[in-house]
Amino acid sequence: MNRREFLRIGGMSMMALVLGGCGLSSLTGESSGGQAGSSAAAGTAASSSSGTAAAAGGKTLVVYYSATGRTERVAEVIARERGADIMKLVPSPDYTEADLDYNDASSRVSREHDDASLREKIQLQKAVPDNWASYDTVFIGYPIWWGIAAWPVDAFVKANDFSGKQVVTFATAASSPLGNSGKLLAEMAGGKGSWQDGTCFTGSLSDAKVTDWLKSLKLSN
Ligand SMILES: Cc1cc2nc3c(=O)[nH]c(=O)nc-3n(C[C@H](O)[C@H](O)[C@H](O)COP(=O)(O)O)c2cc1C
Repeated sequence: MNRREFLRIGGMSMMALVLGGCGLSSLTGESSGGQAGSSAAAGTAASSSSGTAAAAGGKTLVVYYSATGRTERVAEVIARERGADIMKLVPSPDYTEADLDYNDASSRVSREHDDASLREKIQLQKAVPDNWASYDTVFIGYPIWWGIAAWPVDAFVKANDFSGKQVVTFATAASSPLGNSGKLLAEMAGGKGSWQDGTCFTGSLSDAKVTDWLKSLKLSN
């Protein structure tokens, strides 16, 4: 989906609706609004102390990028339910509100959308998780930007070797589906790892939506 198409289908108004009050407010224990990022220190995998625990044998890491907090909230539910570690991806430099303004053709996201070479230059404060080898399941979450994964996630995927890991992608968006976003990331991983598309959460969300989706996954652990 290109920028014009996204704007044309009313992505803006849908986002206002989603972010304006019927979004993830029912997810427990979460504050609303603001930049992503209270629970997991920048780029640091933090252990989740509660939850229903990962199935025997498997250690799970939930890695996510979130510009405005929605994907973060989903990631936190996944980590809690799986007893997983969680790591937030933080671009360096991080995006300001002005940077994220896709209505402004000269904003950072608009320029990066129009010129793929700019996306390749994006760096993360930390791209390689601590104890990467210890994880056999990795959830990767991101907002959909113009129909694909928000590009800060690319740098994480390119920086790590997914050999032997099962990978599940998930996203949040105003209205778009997961689309090809997961497949494109799997390609960036050089065909390493066993990737499966998860889902894209749109509209009103709840803990139950996330936990029901988790139950529907066919995971090896
Ligand atoms: C630059 C940009 C592009 C976006 N493109 C889309 C899109 O193509 N389709 C869509 O449904 N939502 C789009 N959105 C909305 C976000 O995907 C949505 O608000 C998401 O839930 C935000 O997640 P976050 O709070 O974790 O950043 C876009 C948002 C931004 C900032």
